[in-house]
Amino acid sequence: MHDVTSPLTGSLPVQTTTPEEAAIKAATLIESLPWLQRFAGQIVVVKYGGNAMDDPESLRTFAEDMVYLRHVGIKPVVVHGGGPQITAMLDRLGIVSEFRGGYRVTTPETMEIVRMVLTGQVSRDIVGLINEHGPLAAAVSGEDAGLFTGRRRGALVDGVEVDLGLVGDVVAVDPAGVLAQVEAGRIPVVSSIAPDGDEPGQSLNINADAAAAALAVSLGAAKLVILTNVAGLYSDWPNRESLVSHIRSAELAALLPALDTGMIPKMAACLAAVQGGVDKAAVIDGRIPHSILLEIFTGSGIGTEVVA
Ligand SMILES: NC(=[NH2+])NCCC[C@H](N)C(=O)O
Repeated sequence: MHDVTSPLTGSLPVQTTTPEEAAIKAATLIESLPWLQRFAGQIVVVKYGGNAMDDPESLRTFAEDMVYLRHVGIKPVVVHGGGPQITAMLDRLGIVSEFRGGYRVTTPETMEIVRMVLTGQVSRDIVGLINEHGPLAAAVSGEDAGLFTGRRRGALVDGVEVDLGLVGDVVAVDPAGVLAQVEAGRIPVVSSIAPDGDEPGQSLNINADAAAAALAVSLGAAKLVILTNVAGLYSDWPNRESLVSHIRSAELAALLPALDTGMIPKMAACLAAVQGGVDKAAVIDGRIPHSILLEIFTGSGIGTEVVA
């Protein structure tokens, strides 16, 4: 029973939350309870894309989200690519790339830049922003401690295999080094490059979506989340009116060949993760601030989720 004329009034901050706002906030917070329970102590692998991270502000909110996950007892592992950053550096250095069937050919000279940008720039930026919140993140290259083993692979262009140079797939994962970081309470930030298993001393540029899926499988992750610059999978592409919320792996497998080409690697990675034993995989819009929190801590999530 406070008297409005009490001498305290006016000198203290006033509570401005309305009952309506309070109800919405309370509902949002309590909606997270089953997901906090489900994912506590579990590994969640998050693929952060080159396109989603063009904007420095989105990189900052992404870093906050990783710190958030870690502080609620989830064990996040970040895997990143860096296509746009690599292109920007090649341009800056005046290195002209050859394209075959729309894909850049990775020459030894380009591979030097790929490795430099991924491990020396993109990875450092993510680690730095996370570590503004405490000594949490540690960079790991796919070349460190035998994490990834790659094998060269060309691309199919109109049914013909074309050679793209030093580009490949992950064919083996040794998660011991990453697990040690996770168990030490750290957030590993993994660069998507791999030593070529067939040619000692050679590194390969590998697809970060596929690498994240392979890592999620080998870590026994509870969920793989791929952040990208689309909202998810549309059932009516290119109209984009019906965003699929939830799809089973068998349905996705049947749909996959008909998808928009940009979406195929993302959805194929989700499928590979789920088929490899990861419970859930999702593609979400990295441009929406804190989309990963919305995906993990709300019932309907925000993007497209794939389950077995
Ligand atoms: N896109 C969706 N339908 N997501 C549902 C997410 C459910 C829950 N928050 C989870 O991460 O498992």
